[in-house]
Amino acid sequence: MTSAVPLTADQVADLANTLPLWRIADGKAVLRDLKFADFSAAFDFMTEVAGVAEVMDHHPEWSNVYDRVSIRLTTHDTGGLSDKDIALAEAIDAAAIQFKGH
Ligand SMILES: C[C@H](O)[C@H](O)[C@H]1CNC2=NC(N)=NC(=O)C2=N1
Repeated sequence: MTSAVPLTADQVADLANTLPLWRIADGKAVLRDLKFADFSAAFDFMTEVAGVAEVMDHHPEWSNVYDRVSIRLTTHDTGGLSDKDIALAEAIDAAAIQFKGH
């Protein structure tokens, strides 16, 4: 398993450009809220992301209410943001397009 590499201060400062669809929480986590057509679309999205997370060995903190999914990404192993959070966020953005989340 490849270990997570913490983001540098410059990388954290540039997150608004790297991940424009995500909010930055205290420089320690990134957040995105998504809405789908219905519960089925939201759950299909989560199933897709769950598969990616397992392959990456990097997992979201998330919750689902009907057609909405709220996601928080951070790296517990390093106590902050890492390259794995960026990689997972980019995969989540692609899955959101696939399942028409916004
Ligand atoms: C042992 C295992 O690889 C680690 O606990 C992984 C699993 N998934 C993880 N997911 C997240 N979001 N952060 C981690 O630090 C992390 N660590």
